[in-house]
Amino acid sequence: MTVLLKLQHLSVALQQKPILTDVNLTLAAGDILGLVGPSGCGKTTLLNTLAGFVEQNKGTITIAPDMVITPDNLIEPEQRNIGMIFQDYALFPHLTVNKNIAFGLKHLNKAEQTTRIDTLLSLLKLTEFSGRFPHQLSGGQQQRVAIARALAPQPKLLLLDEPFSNIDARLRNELMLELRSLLKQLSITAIFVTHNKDEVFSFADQIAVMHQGHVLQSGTPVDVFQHPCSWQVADFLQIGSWLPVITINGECITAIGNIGIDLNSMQNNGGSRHALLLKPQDIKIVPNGQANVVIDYVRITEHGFHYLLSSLTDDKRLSFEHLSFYSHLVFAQGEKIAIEILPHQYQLFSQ
Ligand SMILES: Nc1ncnc2c1ncn2[C@@H]1O[C@H](COP(=O)(O)OP(=O)(O)OP(=O)(O)O)[C@@H](O)[C@H]1O
Repeated sequence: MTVLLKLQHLSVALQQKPILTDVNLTLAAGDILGLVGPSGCGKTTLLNTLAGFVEQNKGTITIAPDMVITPDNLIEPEQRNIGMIFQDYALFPHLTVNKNIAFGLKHLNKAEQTTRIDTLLSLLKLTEFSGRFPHQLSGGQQQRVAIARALAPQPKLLLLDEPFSNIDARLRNELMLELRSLLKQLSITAIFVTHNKDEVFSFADQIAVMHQGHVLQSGTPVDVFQHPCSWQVADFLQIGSWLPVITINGECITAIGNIGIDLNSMQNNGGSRHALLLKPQDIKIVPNGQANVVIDYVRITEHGFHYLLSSLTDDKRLSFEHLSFYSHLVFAQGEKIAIEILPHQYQLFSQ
């Protein structure tokens, strides 16, 4: 693996307030990193720090082969060879599509500019719009122009701040897949910020989950999905539902039965409440069993009926709601049923 970007102990404070603390990340050349986390956790600040719009207070940014950026050696944004696509596209309204794309190509001669622009127009299916102004384009077309403009100077690293947030869901999926194959075709390394967990699972080779200025976990989407390191990560990515657990005499008790868990396997965050992460496939209906949940919500999906269940227990320590479950059996809202937890690789977290 060739490393393109390495962040070591990167910290940023704005107006004396720590915004990023000890961020460590490594990104291989050609990989796409999805940066996710709750609002205000520092995702945009991290992109702005990489691009050089915000100064780092501590730590090192290394961009292959030999650019080392430290607080004592800050490098101007235009010398970093990093492209950025903003949420609002930030196109120049008075310039045509052609001229918007040509903006970062002043160092090339006219013939080279034309070749590069024509290639991008064709790759992004914009050729017929080259003479139009931004206000004469749809949102999706404007987004494509923003992508073409950012790619034109052939940046080493492309940063995308919620690139699809202003686009309707259907077009967003199409654009996302198109952009992914374009980045792969051009072997461009990219980091994109999103709030959307589906987007990150389908677009990214690597993901990093942030919380309050820290990176809580990074890895491949599959690794993080299968082995979230804390309840914040699992909760933010909505990897499953939470089932409260109490332990009495070494036994783990829940509102839908007891479970045999080795407590040493628990991810301990020092919290006092414990919860089991349950995926829909970890739950089974018990025909004619003693009802222990009630159906709160029913939705028809391509995977069968999607139910949200809440507990029937009076014990507040064990009660839950919104337990997600899929079945081909038909139940009505308000109906009480019996379920049990199937043996699986239990993931118990403290909150
Ligand atoms: N120029 C600034 N001066 C002081 N504080 C700032 C500045 N810019 C951002 N912040 C603060 O830094 C924190 C992180 O902001 P940032 O925009 O990086 O978060 P984010 O994760 O991108 O949020 P969102 O998902 O809502 O866009 C927030 O608490 C924000 O108020």
